[in-house]
Amino acid sequence: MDLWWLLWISLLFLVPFILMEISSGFKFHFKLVYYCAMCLLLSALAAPMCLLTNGGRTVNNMRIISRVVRTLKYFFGVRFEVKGLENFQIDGPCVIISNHQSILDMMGLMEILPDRCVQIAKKELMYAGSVGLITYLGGVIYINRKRTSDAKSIMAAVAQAMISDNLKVWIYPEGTRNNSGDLLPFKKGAFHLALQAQVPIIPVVYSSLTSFYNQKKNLFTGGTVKVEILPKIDTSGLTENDITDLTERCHQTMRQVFFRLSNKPYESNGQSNCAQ
Ligand SMILES: CCCCCCCC/C=C\CCCCCCCC(=O)SCCNC(=O)CCNC(=O)[C@H](O)C(C)(C)COP(=O)(O)OP(=O)(O)OC[C@H]1O[C@@H](n2cnc3c(N)ncnc32)[C@H](O)[C@@H]1OP(=O)(O)O
Ligand SMILES: CCCCCCCCCCCCCC(=O)OC[C@@H](O)COP(=O)(O)O
Repeated sequence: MDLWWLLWISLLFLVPFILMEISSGFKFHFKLVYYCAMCLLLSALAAPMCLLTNGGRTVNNMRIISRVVRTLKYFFGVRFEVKGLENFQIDGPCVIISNHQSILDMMGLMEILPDRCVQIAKKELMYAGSVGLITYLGGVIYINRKRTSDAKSIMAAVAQAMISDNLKVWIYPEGTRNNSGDLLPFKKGAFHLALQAQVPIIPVVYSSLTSFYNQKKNLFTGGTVKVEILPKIDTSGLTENDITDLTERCHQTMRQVFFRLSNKPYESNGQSNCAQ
């Protein structure tokens, strides 16, 4: 009787691995679920550490979170080649903007996250189980993308908090994940925030993940991501009238670096890419 049980249980464990061999789609989704499960698990482990160490919601928890998230790359065979870290060596607050390709970006974010840096996230993230809890404890700022007026007032409050609490704020100006192999037009919130707080902008560019992560091709293997932190862009003296130009300038610069890092020929697509 025991032998039969043993056989059935081992067969049960073997099934996913057999399916992964015969179906690339199954393998892709299995690995994605594994990534999400790891995020949920690591969040559940990190939450008590944050509470015991810092007592509650504070940017100081980002030190613990980033240390934990940095271990994720080893489970997924992802390596980061970072250039320009010296550009993060600025005292005081700033707005950091970067391209956003997938939920895997959390590894790239935490790989280089500077001290006292929080992120702007869609409010739905608050409800992602233990990940929602850990983002709350880390001081993440939630916005409702569908209500611009609410988002604007939250960002205005963030501008004050950046100065009073010496915070850096990391924003994904594309406003959504984009694994297309190009950059989406930029939303303007990050640039308004930088002007309102009168702080510099630091663009960060991650190379395309499509060489090892591509939903359309059911591709999810390990790979190298090139990361470049660009020199800061001063906003002192700029006004609201300069927002569109500033947005477009950042978009163009980051797009050129994105194509270079991704070893793709850069074709300026002519029409203005800045947020409509
Ligand atoms: C321990 C292990 C754990 C493992 C798990 C990992 C845990 C890790 C822990 C922690 C890290 C967590 C990290 C999470 C990351 C999540 C990322 C996301 O969720 S990305 C999606 C949300 N982010 C955005 O959407 C930002 C970009 N969007 C903006 O900035 C937009 O501008 C926004 C939302 C503020 C408004 O969006 P609009 O769709 O209305 O677009 P527009 O064209 O930009 O604005 C419309 C008009 O409003 C003006 N406007 C925009 N923002 C303004 C502002 N702040 N003040 C004044 N005017 C503003 C603009 O100038 C424009 O007006 P005119 O067309 O120029 O006349
Ligand atoms: C209880 C449900 C648990 C759900 C599984 C949680 C998986 C956590 C994955 C790590 C956090 C990823 C943060 C992130 O990258 O969110 C996506 C947003 O940037 C943009 O969203 P969208 O592209 O506009 O949908």
